[in-house]
Order: sequence, then structure tokens, then C-alpha cells
Amino acid sequence: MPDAHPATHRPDRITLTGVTAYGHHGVLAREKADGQEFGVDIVLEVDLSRAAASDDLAHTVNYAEVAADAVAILQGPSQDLIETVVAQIADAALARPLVEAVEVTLHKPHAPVGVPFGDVTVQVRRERDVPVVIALGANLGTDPADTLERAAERLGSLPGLREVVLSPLFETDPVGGPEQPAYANAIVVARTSLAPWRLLAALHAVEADFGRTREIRWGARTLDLDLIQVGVPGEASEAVSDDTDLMLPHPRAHERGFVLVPWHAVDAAAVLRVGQRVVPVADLLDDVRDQGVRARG
Ligand SMILES: Nc1ncnc2c1ncn2[C@@H]1O[C@H](COP(=O)(O)OP(=O)(O)OP(=O)(O)O)[C@@H](O)[C@H]1O
Ligand SMILES: Nc1nc2c(c(=O)[nH]1)N=C(CO)CN2
Repeated sequence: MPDAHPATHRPDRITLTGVTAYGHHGVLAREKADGQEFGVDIVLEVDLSRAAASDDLAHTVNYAEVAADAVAILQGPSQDLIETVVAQIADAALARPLVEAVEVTLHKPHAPVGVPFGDVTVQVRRERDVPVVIALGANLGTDPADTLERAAERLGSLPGLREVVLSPLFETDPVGGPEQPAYANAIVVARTSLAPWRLLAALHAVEADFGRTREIRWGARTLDLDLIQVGVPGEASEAVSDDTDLMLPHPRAHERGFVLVPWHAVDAAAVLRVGQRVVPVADLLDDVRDQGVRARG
């Protein structure tokens, strides 16, 4: 499993140096007309542990694709400033869901500087910063509602999660599974720099700290933390996954009152991808009204 405490360690990295391409960026008309060579170095912060264990390219970032993106931008529409170009390259790399941060150096060794010089570079670092929605549930222990409040506090102290906001708490009838006590449910909305897999690993670590063991499917639990959605549906930041170990958006979220009602309570404008459509959570509420979701006093 990926590291659950990312900020306490130096992150894994993929480094690509000396990518070159001919482009037409520059303030001077001569630069736009004639063009010149540009160079790029890219450092990607990516959790490499899954790929190292699986030997599967799908579990990491394909550096050839990142290089091709950079070359396309260098060869693309002329910009006056290398600051603009370097930021475009960084944003393209960050759009890949496994990239948590990126540092890009853009070289313009033949810039019209007017005096002898070796190279001119600009460098930017950008971190992933995407919204995330986490569902909390508990129906074991002395006080499940208190468990959710403490779990939300713990989420607020996780490296890589910020702006953590807990929804109101709800008491809900159990959905599926064996006969079991009523649940306390809530939603946390936050922003994260973590790639979805690292976030899931961090959630599993918090569940374990609260005494969670995985036994019966849909059975009673001291604390359940599910990733509902990562990124903005329909935008580049959206994470979509059909890997059974991490499905995004959560495949059952759209039909669960214990997810939708607290989510709407904390964010009335929330939207969720349901298949090919992006739907307001508010529009899904009617279908879950009979599921026994009660505001806690
Ligand atoms: N979006 C997701 N969030 C959390 N776990 C997920 C997600 N997608 C897939 N999983 C996988 O589901 C597995 C089982 O999780 P869990 O025991 O919490 O399921 P459950 O809560 O009983 O059922 P449900 O997924 O219907 O809420 C986990 O090991 C996890 O890898
Ligand atoms: N009311 C309610 N029912 C559930 C819940 C839950 O959090 N609340 N979680 C489940 C599996 O995640 C299964 N059923």
C-alpha cells in the first residue's frame, strides 16, 4: 500500500532533463518570426510504490507522454514570455492524476540578451490542489457520532488535506448487509494535493487507527471512510477510475441517501458524475427520500 504519511518523507520523483524543441516564443518580432531552440527539465512528484510492486505502466506516469506534452507546448502558439510557457508545461503535467507536484525549468539559451551569457531559465513549482469529497460512516462503538467528529478532526491534520469542512451529522437506516444498528453518517469536503491512491491509503490508515477491521461486506463498522469524488466533474482535475480497488467517482454514491443528504447539507451546489452526465446532487435527493436519513437533533 502507498505511504499514508506523505509529507513526512521526501517524495518519490521522476526526472526528465534536456527535452528540446524549436519554438517561436519571445517579445521581439524577430523571435516570433525565426524561432529558436528551447529546453525543458521536468521533475514529477509521483508515488512510485504501486508501480514498483506491480511493474504496470498504468500505475505510474508515462514520462514519454509528459515529454510529448512539453514539446507540443514549445512548438505551439507563440507566447511573449517564457513564464507563460513554463506554467503551461507545469499545468499539463499536473493534469495527470498521479502527479502530486511538478517542478519545471525552461531554458532559452539563445535568448537576445545583448551581452555574452550562458543560459537563461525560468522555473516554477506547482502542487496539485483539487477538491475532494469523503463519506464518513459508523455504527459500532459507544458513540458513533463522536467517532465521526474525531475522524474529521484527524482528516484535518493529515498532510496533504486542507480546508477540511465537516457536514452536519445524520442518523441513517442501514443500507444492505446483515441486520445492524443505525449509522451515523456525514460528509467531509476538502482540498488535497494527494493523488487519489495516496488519499485512499491515508483514509485506510485512519480507519485502522479507529479500530476498523474489514470483515463482512456492508457489515457494521467502527469507522468507514469512502472516497466519493476527486476533482471537479467534467474538468481536467476530475479523477475517474474503474479499478475495483479505487472506483471514482464512488459507484454507489448517486443512490445513497446517507451520502447525498449530508453532502447537499454542506455544499448545496455540489455536482456528481453519474455515468456520462454531471448531475447536481440536489436533483438526486428526491429518489433517496425514503431511505431513512434523519438530521441529528
Ligand atoms: N471510492 C472508493 N472509496 C473507498 N474504497 C474504495 C473505493 N473504490 C473502491 N474501494 C475499495 O473498496 C474496498 C472495500 O471498502 P469497504 O470495506 O469500505 O467497502 P464497503 O464500505 O463495505 O462498501 P461500499 O464500497 O459499498 O461502501 C476497499 O478495500 C477499497 O480498496
Ligand atoms: N445507512 C448506512 N448504510 C450503510 C453504510 C452507511 O454508512 N450508512 N455503509 C455501508 C457500506 O459502506 C453499507 N450500508
